[in-house]
Amino acid sequence: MAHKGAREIALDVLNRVEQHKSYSNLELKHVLERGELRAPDAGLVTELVYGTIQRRLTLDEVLAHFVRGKKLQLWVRNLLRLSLYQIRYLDRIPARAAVHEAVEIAKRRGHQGIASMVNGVLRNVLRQPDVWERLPEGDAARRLAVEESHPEWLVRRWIAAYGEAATRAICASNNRPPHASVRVNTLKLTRDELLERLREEYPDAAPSPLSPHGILFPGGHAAGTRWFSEGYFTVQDESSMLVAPALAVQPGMRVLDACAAPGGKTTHLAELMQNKGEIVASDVHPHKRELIAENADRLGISIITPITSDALDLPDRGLGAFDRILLDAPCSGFGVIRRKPDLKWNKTPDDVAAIADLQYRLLERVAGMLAPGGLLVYSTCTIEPEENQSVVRRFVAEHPEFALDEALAQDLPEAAREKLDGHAGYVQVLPHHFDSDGFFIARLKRKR
Ligand SMILES: C[S@@+](CC[C@H](N)C(=O)[O-])C[C@H]1O[C@@H](n2cnc3c(N)ncnc32)[C@H](O)[C@@H]1O
Repeated sequence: MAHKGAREIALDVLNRVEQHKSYSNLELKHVLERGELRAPDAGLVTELVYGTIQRRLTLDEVLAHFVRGKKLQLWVRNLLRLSLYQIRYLDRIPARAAVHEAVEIAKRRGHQGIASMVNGVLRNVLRQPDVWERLPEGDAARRLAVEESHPEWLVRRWIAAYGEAATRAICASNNRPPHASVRVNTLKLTRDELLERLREEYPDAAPSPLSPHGILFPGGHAAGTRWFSEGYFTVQDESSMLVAPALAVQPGMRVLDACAAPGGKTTHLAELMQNKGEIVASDVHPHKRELIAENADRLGISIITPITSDALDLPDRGLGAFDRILLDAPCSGFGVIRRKPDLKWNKTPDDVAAIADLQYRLLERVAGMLAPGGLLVYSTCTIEPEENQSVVRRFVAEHPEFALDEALAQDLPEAAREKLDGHAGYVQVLPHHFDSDGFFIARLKRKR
């Protein structure tokens, strides 16, 4: 069998994601781990898969002009999407090359008729470049949805919550590639010391403007470096680095991390506690316990006890009271669309309502384990008010022994403090604020 090129492999991944409703990052990992691709091809496959999923609605809108009424097989539609993506968004690939490849793939997989149709559609698009600029019909939300390729229902919700300009900025930011960042392990060295070492090989490494523990790590596979193996850092998004400091931990405290795997924030807490005290790190999935343990080992942390439990059952496990509790809740993930573009297409308003309901129940259950005077941080990587502000506001309304803690501001870096809502008990970082993940962080205090 002929060796498959990057485009055909990308097409296989796109087809599988759609047929099996699977996650593109997992399907990609599968393909890349087979090790059949050279690094540049692996990069191209990744870009084609994420880009095509990212821009799906815009691509389909343009496609609709040229295939009016024709029923396309799934693989043919994906081949056309993939090719349009290259034509529109990848400057380094000449349009003619994209068309030629598509026609060859169509011949191999289908028959001459399909190849001619693919050729015709793509050449028509090339002949009418202004088709990309034609505004879709409809109101502002519909147009924004098509132009920035986001589901209309989501765009409508964001416009209601944040206004049109911010929504446009959120969507545009979601369409930009994420940048890599790492968090220094302060048990081993300072950020400046790590920066100095990294710059020997990565001269563009730079301090994060958002987190004092963060370093921007451009153009490299951070987890593949020797510094990672030696435990000098954790790969983590900059917004995510704001969560552990929001708990204002001290060495010697008892801390519960109720949804902990793979331990990104648990290990940050341990570093802030100077590896003194006790952290119970729980997650519902048994196989994830090992991930937390491995990360702790690699970083030289000894105070973390990983356990497996549904957070709803934690109060029944006789764990006692905690000085600090982190509930980094499962969520819709709409703050990390740039990393997982399928999320925006797969989730529905009902999913948001269901997860918000679970989040509230999780919060109610774990909050009961907080010692009087203690602090609880509720965080998510989403920007849906229903999963964020609504959850914590309802919680304090129904539990007068808890209050949103305005002193949170003191434990946020200056850049994040500027994004504090009128109410200082929580902060919603949006993806375009710092070109980092969208994150919500609320701090609750249990009255004495
Ligand atoms: C946002 S992730 C946590 C990320 C983690 N805090 C970190 O920084 O690395 C949410 C986690 O909650 C876990 N989870 C989902 N439902 C849960 C439940 N009912 N009880 C406990 N853990 C749950 C998932 O397995 C997932 O690992």
